[in-house]
Amino acid sequence: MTAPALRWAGVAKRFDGVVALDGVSLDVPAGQFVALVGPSGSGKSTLLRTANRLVEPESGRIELDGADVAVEPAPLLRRRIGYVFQEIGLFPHLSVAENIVLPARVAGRSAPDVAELLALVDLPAEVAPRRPDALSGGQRQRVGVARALSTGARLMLMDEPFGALDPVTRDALATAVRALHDRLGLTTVMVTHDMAEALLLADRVVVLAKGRIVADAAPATLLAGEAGAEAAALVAVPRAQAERLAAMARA
Ligand SMILES: Nc1ncnc2c1ncn2[C@@H]1O[C@H](COP(=O)(O)OP(=O)(O)OP(=O)(O)O)[C@@H](O)[C@H]1O
Repeated sequence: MTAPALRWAGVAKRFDGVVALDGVSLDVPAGQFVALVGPSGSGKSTLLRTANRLVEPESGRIELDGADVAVEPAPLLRRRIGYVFQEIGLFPHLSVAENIVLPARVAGRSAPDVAELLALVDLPAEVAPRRPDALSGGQRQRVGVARALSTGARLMLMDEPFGALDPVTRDALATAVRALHDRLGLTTVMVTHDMAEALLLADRVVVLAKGRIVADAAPATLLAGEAGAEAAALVAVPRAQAERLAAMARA
């Protein structure tokens, strides 16, 4: 059996005595798209950030492709892990192209093909010389995804990547990210507050509460109400909204 792409084993973390992660164990097989959901403060971002060592756990172990992530220098590790987050962190004084090649340049590697990366995220080559502030929010997020892919990373960590976007742009970009995941054979772990998005995009939805995993199931299982009370409560919201909209359409 091959090692899971990503494994958290008994990972715990406190901040000033506040428990953020309370012994989380989770195996993510290569190729899977996992959504991490749960209430605010449940530990989603902290869990994600222990994988690329933006947060160091106080106990437990995280493995990438079977190797402990704590062994390798963090900058080397991060070249193998794409990271996309809401604020995106593009450098405003650099062009789109310069932003995209930056991780490879910092790593001392040959520059990636910017046109090819832009095409992957459905952006026209014309945006390459522009500064980020000359793009829409959705376009900037696409540049963030292109940058995350620029070092050839096979693992994508996404923290509310579509959080700041309008619903139409959000839906389009989410669909594009899922298609990219499938096309490139990536492994993706995405934090989202949006249960409907999690159910529609992911192969598997992991629900956190108070630093623990309280549900871990396929979307259909969650929708069937077979993944426990916490998960059922989260699913109830998009379900009720869908039912109200359907009722309005019938009226
Ligand atoms: N750098 C930090 N310093 C102090 N406390 C932190 C820090 N990062 C997270 N925490 C605390 O750890 C807990 C988990 O936070 P985390 O950001 O992982 O939750 P989350 O589920 O991602 O929340 P949200 O959905 O609001 O983003 C919270 O109580 C939070 O206040």
